[in-house]
Amino acid sequence: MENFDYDLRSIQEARDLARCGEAASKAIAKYTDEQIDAILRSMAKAGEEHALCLGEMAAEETGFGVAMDKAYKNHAASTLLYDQIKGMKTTGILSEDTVTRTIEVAEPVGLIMGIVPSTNPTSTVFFKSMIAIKSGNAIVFSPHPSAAKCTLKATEVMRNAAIAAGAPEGIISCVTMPSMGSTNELMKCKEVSIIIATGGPGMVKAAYSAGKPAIGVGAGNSPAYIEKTADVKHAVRTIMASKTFDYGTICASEQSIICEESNHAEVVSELKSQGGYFMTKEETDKVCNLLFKNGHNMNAKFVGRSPQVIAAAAGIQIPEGTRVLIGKQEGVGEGYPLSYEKLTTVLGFYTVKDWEEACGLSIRLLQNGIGHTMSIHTQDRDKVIKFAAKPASRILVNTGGSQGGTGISTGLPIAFTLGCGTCGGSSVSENVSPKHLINIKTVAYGLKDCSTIVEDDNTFMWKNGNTKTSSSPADFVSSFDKKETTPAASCQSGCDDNEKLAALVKEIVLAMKGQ
Ligand SMILES: CC(=O)SCCNC(=O)CCNC(=O)[C@H](O)C(C)(C)COP(=O)(O)OP(=O)(O)OC[C@H]1O[C@@H](n2cnc3c(N)ncnc32)[C@H](O)[C@@H]1OP(=O)(O)O
Repeated sequence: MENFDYDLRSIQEARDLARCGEAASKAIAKYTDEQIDAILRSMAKAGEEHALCLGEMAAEETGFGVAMDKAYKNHAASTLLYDQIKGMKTTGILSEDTVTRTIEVAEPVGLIMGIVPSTNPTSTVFFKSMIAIKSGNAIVFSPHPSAAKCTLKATEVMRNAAIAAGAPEGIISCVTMPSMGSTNELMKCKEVSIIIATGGPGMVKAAYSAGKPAIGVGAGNSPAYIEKTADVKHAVRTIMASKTFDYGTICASEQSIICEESNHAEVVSELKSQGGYFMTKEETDKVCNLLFKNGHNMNAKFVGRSPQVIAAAAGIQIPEGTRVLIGKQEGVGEGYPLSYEKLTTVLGFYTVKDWEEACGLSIRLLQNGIGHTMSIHTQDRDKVIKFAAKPASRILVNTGGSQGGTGISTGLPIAFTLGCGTCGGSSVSENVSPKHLINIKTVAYGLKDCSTIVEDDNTFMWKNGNTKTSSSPADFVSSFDKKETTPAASCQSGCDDNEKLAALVKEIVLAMKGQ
């Protein structure tokens, strides 16, 4: 009875938040670029000020990761993200092409629902709030039950800063009583226009099944290939920095290393000198028994943990200063548990003869995290291009997966929701950014005069099914294509120069904003 009452109240709360969020989305859609920028600046500042305390809160509540690294993720999702998106055009006229005579006009999508994972419970709130506001939308969050407090606090930080800078009430909110009932209610309610789902596969699938547009992410299983021309020291340094960052909770982090016979000794020695511990077969088995449950599903108890915690639980001795546990693997799939995603400080390790074998192995490893991310360390551009054909949406070169995939160390958009393409079950293959949260309307002027087409013999025969004509449908289509708009016809469209065209579009934008 108590549970039933909780569920009912949580569903009611979700409905109320959706209603307020929808009203806020209508209000913010009328804001100018300057108003939006002032709100974003305020949010970025507040995010920076709370980065550390929220990082500490998230690490404590979930038991995942490293507080300082979570603080850095909060900094990336506020200050770094703001610097990257501030100049982006996301409202009003986006572009104008005087040759095709088309004009793209942005329209906010409305109210967004953000599903937040337990692995990045505060940075994801910063990230999604910032991109939602940048594109003129409102957002309502559904927190992961094991990270509800810190997600709620992160939402409050963003909301208070947004409202202080002039955003409408209800612009950023979060359910305070998480339940499957409230999450389902938000996913299905009419007020929500789109869902951005970051989290476990079950939740992402539920979002895609809600009957409305959704942007979801797939699981990762990123291999890092250290090719024979690579600078091994640098490659190992970036892999270690990535794998130890927040104890490996970022879904683009490396899950296995592939080296070649020719650089095997150097890679092993460099890994050892930088804190990698190579486990024996028995030690690897003991660790794998902890990392997975029901087959290859990650055991949340060992996600985002230090090697010391994992080793102690597995009953194995590791040298002082160990940063990552490494287990050699001979294959992929059944019987090779380290060939699956781990999201913790454990790596699989493979040695291959040459790059062709590395290609095949990368593809097999990526089947367990298809469409996500892989990395290659090499000085050979040709190999990079060959690996660009792998089934991964991000092919990172000479950089770590965590920092590279999220855009911290690469030119990719800074993001904590990484698309995996259709092969990974995602509707996007890019890093999610403000441009995914707008509808783009296209104003298109006529270029060809089709007004006389009914007089045309071909058309007449086409319409009347006259088989006596020698004209084929292809002839008809090509005769149609040849017709060009006369200057007079262009004038009739009410706009014969670019200035008039721009003025007309401005009118459309103002009309959309109700001004
Ligand atoms: C850029 C990036 O790094 S994004 C990273 C995103 N990637 C991930 O989060 C990796 C995928 N995540 C996972 O696989 C898992 O979340 C783990 C392994 C990290 C943690 O696993 P767990 O906490 O055991 O399971 P999981 O996250 O699936 O959910 C636990 C329960 O909470 C429920 N839950 C999760 N989110 C919500 C939500 N928003 N509302 C209500 N319930 C929820 C789940 O349905 C599940 O319920 P159940 O136990 O009744 O089935």
